[in-house]
Amino acid sequence: MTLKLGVPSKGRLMEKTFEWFGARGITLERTGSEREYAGRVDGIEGVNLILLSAGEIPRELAAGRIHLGVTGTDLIQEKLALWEQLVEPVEPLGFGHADLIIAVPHCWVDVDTLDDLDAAAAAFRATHGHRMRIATKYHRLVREFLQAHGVADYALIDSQGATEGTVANETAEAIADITSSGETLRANHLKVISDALVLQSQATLWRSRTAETDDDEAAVMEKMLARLT
Ligand SMILES: Nc1ncnc2c1ncn2[C@@H]1O[C@H](COP(=O)(O)OP(=O)(O)OP(=O)(O)O)[C@@H](O)[C@H]1O
Ligand SMILES: O=P(O)(O)OC[C@H]1O[C@H](OP(=O)(O)OP(=O)(O)O)[C@H](O)[C@@H]1O
Repeated sequence: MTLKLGVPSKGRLMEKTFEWFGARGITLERTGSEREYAGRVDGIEGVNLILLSAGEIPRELAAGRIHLGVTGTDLIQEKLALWEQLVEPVEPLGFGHADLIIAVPHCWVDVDTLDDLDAAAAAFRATHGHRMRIATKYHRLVREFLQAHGVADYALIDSQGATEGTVANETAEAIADITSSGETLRANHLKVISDALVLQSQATLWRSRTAETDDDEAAVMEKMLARLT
């Protein structure tokens, strides 16, 4: 059988992943029409390229349906409970750097730290009769972080995209999302809580701990890792 390599199917993450492998003599490319998610690997025998949503790569690695996969640390840690038992980081790729942070409206002049946020959350509940809402797609990571830092008076609202817009749209009072240049936060009049860095993420090559590997695949894996690490 062939070794299965899962990489993001579109956008900057796909392009940079292709460049990273290319620089190590392994050419990845999309084949077929622009909309067809099929791919080819040149420069090494016995590897099958699987193009997937970055958000699905953690699950495919954990289920052992792919042997190797590229995705961000944030998505691995959010999507997989006990991720260390399911996947092993092989190599950080040096791109896709993003910080998972918590941000509040710029006009909340008294709220700069987690202690301030905790106080604001209690005051918010007393005034409005419901909990301060934090919009995010990183439910597990944010819940664990706030629990560890003693903030309890909040409700998580699910937001799978355009999260920074939820505050202006009045569906949340705060957000937890990744930021890179900070432009999206600025454009949406939000500021970062200074001590609320939940996670620093970057694109990383992961190896499944659960995927079954026959002798041929094991030999290809050894060759791949020698080239990539
Ligand atoms: N602005 C950014 N700068 C750097 N890295 C980013 C940025 N936005 C997202 N990422 C990283 O890219 C990875 C994929 O992010 P995301 O889930 O938003 O991708 P997507 O393009 O929406 O993919 P899909 O919808 O197919 O799952 C994540 O690990 C994330 O940390
Ligand atoms: O700090 P910046 O450089 O502005 O980047 C941060 C933005 O990038 C990501 O969004 P993406 O473009 O992936 O869209 P999304 O809102 O659909 O997740 C992320 O969710 C932030 O919104």
